[in-house]
Amino acid sequence: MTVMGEKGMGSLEGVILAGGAGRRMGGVAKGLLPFAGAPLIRTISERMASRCKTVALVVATQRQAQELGGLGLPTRLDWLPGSGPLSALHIALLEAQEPLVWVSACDMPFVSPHAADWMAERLEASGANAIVPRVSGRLHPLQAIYRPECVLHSQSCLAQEERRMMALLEAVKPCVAEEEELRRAGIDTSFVTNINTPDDYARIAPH
Ligand SMILES: Nc1nc2c(ncn2[C@@H]2O[C@H](COP(=O)(O)OP(=O)(O)OP(=O)(O)O)[C@@H](O)[C@H]2O)c(=O)[nH]1
Repeated sequence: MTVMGEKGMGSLEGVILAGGAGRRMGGVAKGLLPFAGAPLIRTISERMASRCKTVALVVATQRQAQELGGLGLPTRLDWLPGSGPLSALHIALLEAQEPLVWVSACDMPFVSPHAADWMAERLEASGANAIVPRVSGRLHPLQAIYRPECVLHSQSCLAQEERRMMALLEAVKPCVAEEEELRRAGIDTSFVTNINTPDDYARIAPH
């Protein structure tokens, strides 16, 4: 099997969206929550780095850039500051250096290189411009892979003041990685699990 995202092949670039306000978590920077002995973003970035030439953060404000600066990752600012994940994805696509951009939210501790390999290969075979997993009936556009060409659609959504990730998906028409086929490929679908609330954190974080 050709592993499209294998380090060295230079096809995958990792991007972690980390500019959310984390209101449901009480306004803390979710990416800095301790998880398995390290800040969540470090856990995520290390997993992504096993497949990506670079892993960068996208944040909404200079203050967040400073707050997360200690992690030592290259950091970009949103296209339209604080306009949600679509504007963050837009700048990542606009500045992409590699043919595939692997996007993760900063609150997804089980991000999976195995899932990324599989989705990258499936995306290459499909001819689509993006691949998005669907687990428990829900699409997960913040744990997905996009071609930089999707920037035309993110640009057009933002120009129309459309900020929903689902609007982007409607325009991009991604290939969908269905739960069943992910499982058949031996992939643990917890890679789409995210942490929104203190209850989620208490349930998911290892004790
Ligand atoms: N760069 C950037 N990232 C964002 C923005 N809004 C949300 N995100 C990121 O997108 C992912 C999903 O965000 P949500 O959990 O839906 O929103 P949140 O603001 O983090 O949390 P809530 O305020 O509780 O909704 C997280 O990784 C966020 O950090 C934004 O405006 N800019």
